[in-house]
Amino acid sequence: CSPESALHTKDIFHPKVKKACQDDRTGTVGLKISKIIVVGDLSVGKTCLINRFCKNTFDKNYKATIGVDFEMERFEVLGVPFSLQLWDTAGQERFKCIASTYYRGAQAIIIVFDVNDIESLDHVKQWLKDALKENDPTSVLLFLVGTKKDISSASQYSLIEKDAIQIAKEMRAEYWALSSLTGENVKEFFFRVASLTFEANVLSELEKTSPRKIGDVVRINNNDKNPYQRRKKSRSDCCQ
Ligand SMILES: Nc1nc2c(ncn2[C@@H]2O[C@H](COP(=O)(O)OP(=O)(O)OP(=O)(O)O)[C@@H](O)[C@H]2O)c(=O)[nH]1
Ligand SMILES: [Mg+2]
Repeated sequence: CSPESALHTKDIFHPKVKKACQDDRTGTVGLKISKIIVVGDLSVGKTCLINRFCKNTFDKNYKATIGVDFEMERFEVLGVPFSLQLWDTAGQERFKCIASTYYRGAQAIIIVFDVNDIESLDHVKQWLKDALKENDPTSVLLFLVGTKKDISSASQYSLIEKDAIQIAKEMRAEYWALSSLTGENVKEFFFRVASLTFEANVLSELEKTSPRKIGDVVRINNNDKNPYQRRKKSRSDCCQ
């Protein structure tokens, strides 16, 4: 994204996050995952964007997403394995009802519009409003993404870019423009999403495990050493 549309301007990870990763105390036992939902008008290019990044493919024929699709992409951030769960939702009105049931629990919302279609930009605030009904507006990260940059002339694009940056600011989203056909900016965008969600994820885990208050009860016994073993044991007890 351009500097004026970047919401987060620091170019290094939060020192607390860096230190936690170095010390191998990022908070989660097992896999670290963030859920990302992708919303926006029909045919703006949500599925193509995910397919370009996850499968490096592009289909010029439109096949509407019915309800939702799902892709998982693995990363390694600061030496820690991290996955993004990408939920590709349907833009068609008749499938919106099914799609919206998957909005809950997102750590980031990607709102997509087509840079050649001003109407799709006019609708982004409504998409955001719907997605925020199911999520915590204070903690979710927002991205506004303009697609199909390859078919926009420079002069046409600069006109819509002004509006898009303004809207992104009002929504407190970071604005990116890209092309799934050429691949321009696609990788950079998802790396950005992964970095920012990873950082937010670790920070919130650190907050949860931050110094305990006086009066908190911490019970430690030998059986608590291995949570997996404990779970296995109690399960087999239950089945006997
Ligand atoms: N030229 C160009 N065409 C694109 C680009 N991205 C998507 N398209 C085309 O736009 C059409 C719609 O793309 P999809 O990714 O299926 O759109 P969608 O947003 O997933 O649509 P719904 O699933 O109905 O919500 C297809 O014909 C794509 O080939 C792009 O970056 N450049
Ligand atoms: Mg789709």
